[in-house]
Amino acid sequence: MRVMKFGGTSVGNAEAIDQTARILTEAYRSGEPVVAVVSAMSGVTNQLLASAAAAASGQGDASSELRQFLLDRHLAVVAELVHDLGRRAQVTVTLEEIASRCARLVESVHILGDLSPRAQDWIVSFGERMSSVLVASVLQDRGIPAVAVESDQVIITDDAFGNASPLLEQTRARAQERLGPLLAERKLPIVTGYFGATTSGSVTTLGRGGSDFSASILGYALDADEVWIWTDVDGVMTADPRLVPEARTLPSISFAEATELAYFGAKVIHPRTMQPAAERGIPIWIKNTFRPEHPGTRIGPDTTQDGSVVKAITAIPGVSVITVEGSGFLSVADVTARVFDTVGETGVNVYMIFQASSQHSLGFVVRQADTAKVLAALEQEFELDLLKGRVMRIWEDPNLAVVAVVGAGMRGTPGVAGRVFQTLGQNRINIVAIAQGSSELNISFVIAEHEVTRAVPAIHAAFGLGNAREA
Ligand SMILES: Nc1ncnc2c1ncn2[C@@H]1O[C@H](COP(=O)(O)OP(=O)(O)O)[C@@H](O)[C@H]1O
Ligand SMILES: N[C@@H](CC(=O)OP(=O)(O)O)C(=O)O
Repeated sequence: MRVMKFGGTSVGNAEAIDQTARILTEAYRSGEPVVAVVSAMSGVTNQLLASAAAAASGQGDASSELRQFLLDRHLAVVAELVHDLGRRAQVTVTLEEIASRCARLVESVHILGDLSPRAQDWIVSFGERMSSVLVASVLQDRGIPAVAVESDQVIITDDAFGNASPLLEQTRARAQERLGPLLAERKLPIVTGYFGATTSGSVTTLGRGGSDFSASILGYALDADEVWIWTDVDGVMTADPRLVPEARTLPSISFAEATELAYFGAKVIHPRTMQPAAERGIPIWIKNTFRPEHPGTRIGPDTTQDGSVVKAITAIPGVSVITVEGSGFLSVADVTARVFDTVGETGVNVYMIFQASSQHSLGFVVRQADTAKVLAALEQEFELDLLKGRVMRIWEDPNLAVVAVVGAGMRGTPGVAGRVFQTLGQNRINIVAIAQGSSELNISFVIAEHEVTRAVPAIHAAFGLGNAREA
């Protein structure tokens, strides 16, 4: 059996949903069991988050506007793609009910003036709840027995709201119990991506872009032969095509390379997607919804041995370096342990770490959106040390980007770092910091955010990644 995930752009409007429905119809008619996973229509998750935040901050009750926004987006597709009048009336009522439930939650947040991580996860899950009903209805209109399934009934997670982890064995039992009978009856389940629920039933999300992860969790749970991620590019490319137009599609990469690329900013796949699939050796294919004839990229246990040292260049814009500078009265080891314990407790992701031990200073990279939280926690932890001058300063350098050069072939190949830094030098791009002990799969460094548009294409060209090796 196959799990097929369709991202926000693949369900973003009537034209995209028509294409998604064609792909699913063909897959269903092939006779092989298929489970679909859908993301929210593009832009919907962002709107849900913005409305929830606005409601909590007391900027008026935007719940009825949100309800209207959700209905406008989804009913526009119903009008174009659901032709049977009875079905159209029925799906309209269902979508209205879901949008009203969401609006009531946002209204409660407004009344409380508080948005807990738990409430936020519940609210953002409504984008996928609506898109799965919509896609199922379009398929039913084409004679396919599709059934919308809400993933809080299927994927069981811990309670790390906003970035939950699946409890794989419990999910396996639940998925087989819920989805097995549907597949046995030759139904096509359209499962909501992005969220699950704790054992006690609280809705949890798997992190932004987490529908890819949902697909791989279900692949694991259902012993899928393959997981297909349908998106708006031909596959994993040598760089983000928005930054490097001559980027080419990689025919195959390893689970480890894909994880590294995703972790360092290749938005095409969520970094945690590879873990459940790799555990069972299930290949993941990245395919273009709008060009299904292109073979795409295969992510599997092995990589293509095409002799290339560097596979791809990625970037994470919008990061800051936070530096903690000690005076020498505290041992470096002590400061390091306290810094990372404190940051660890905030739950914020640290992308890179560097240390200049002679100056007793320690730097690390976090997303700019997380810096206020991290700085507040550090200032509290080091309050006394700052007062007594044992820690001299804690500060933030904003508007930076992490760039990573990734490829399994650089393991043991000398001169890769030299070529990267020489290229930056030739282009007069200043390097703010270099990661200590980069993994054997990547070399990562920090530059000014505005230099990304020059740095990534320059390194891409220096390694000849745009050459005609197109799959
Ligand atoms: N190395 C890369 N290869 C392919 N796409 C990339 C890469 N890096 C970034 N991207 C971006 O990822 C986008 C697809 O991810 P996303 O927008 O999350 O899709 P979806 O809505 O299908 O989940 C592409 O449009 C592309 O701009
Ligand atoms: N809708 C969620 C989950 C997701 O995976 O979306 P997409 O497949 O469009 O990246 C998000 O925006 O984060």
